[in-house]
Amino acid sequence: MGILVAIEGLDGAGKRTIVGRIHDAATARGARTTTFTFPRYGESITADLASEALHGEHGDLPDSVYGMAVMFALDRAAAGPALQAACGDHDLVLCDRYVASNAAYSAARLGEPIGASPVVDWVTGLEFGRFRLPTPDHQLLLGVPPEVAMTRASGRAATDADRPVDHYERDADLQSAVYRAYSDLAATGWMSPWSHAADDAAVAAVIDLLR
Ligand SMILES: Nc1ncnc2c1ncn2[C@@H]1O[C@H](COP(=O)(O)OP(=O)(O)OP(=O)(O)O)[C@@H](O)[C@H]1O
Ligand SMILES: Cc1cn([C@H]2C[C@H](O)[C@@H](COP(=O)(O)O)O2)c(=O)[nH]c1=O
Repeated sequence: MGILVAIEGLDGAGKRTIVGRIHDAATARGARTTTFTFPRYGESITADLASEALHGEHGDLPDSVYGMAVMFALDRAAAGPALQAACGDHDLVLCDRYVASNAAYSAARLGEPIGASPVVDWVTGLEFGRFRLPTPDHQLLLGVPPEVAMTRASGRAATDADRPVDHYERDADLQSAVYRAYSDLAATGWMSPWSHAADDAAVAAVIDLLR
């Protein structure tokens, strides 16, 4: 059975970039490695509806914290069997965003503190309980602060017409609150041990798990 490692962080933090580096480093060490990216845009109707909502469609759906979280959770639920299978025949399964994204963004949007957050308890029960998603063996919070992540996200939007900033990415207060929520999830070891690191240290934190 391989290990499931979730990579978490803000919009534009560089998760995709770091996941690629971890994937390459693990593969070079001979570890059978695969990556899932959530939301699964283009593969999952609920992921696409959530994205459209974050770009101004579907009426008041984006205003609903629980509604948005259900869309993201249903996307992961549909990938559950593939995730379980991947853990069976790989040494390392990487998730670029996983259930902690729903916990951090939902708690931040509602202003609920980690440790006493009804929405985090609800996400936990829905996704790990009802949907039986596998619990991560480790979670990495990519330690890139909001100011840096927002600059990267807007830089990417300026050069890639397919990636305009969305409702969450435009909101500096939300990004700061999400970073605090993630930091508290990591500090309290929510659902697994966590690392909180950036750049080479982030890659090393995951590769060290393979030793
Ligand atoms: N270490 C880095 N230094 C500078 N720029 C970076 C770094 N890592 C990534 N970037 C750039 O920042 C932007 C966002 O990176 P990336 O797409 O990997 O982030 P992400 O966290 O996956 O974003 P999102 O969650 O919004 O999809 C990209 O333009 C990328 O080239
Ligand atoms: C998977 C997931 C994502 N979100 C949030 C995080 C982002 O702001 C958007 C879209 O994700 P992307 O990585 O920028 O494409 O949705 C969330 O709140 N809950 C989730 O489970």
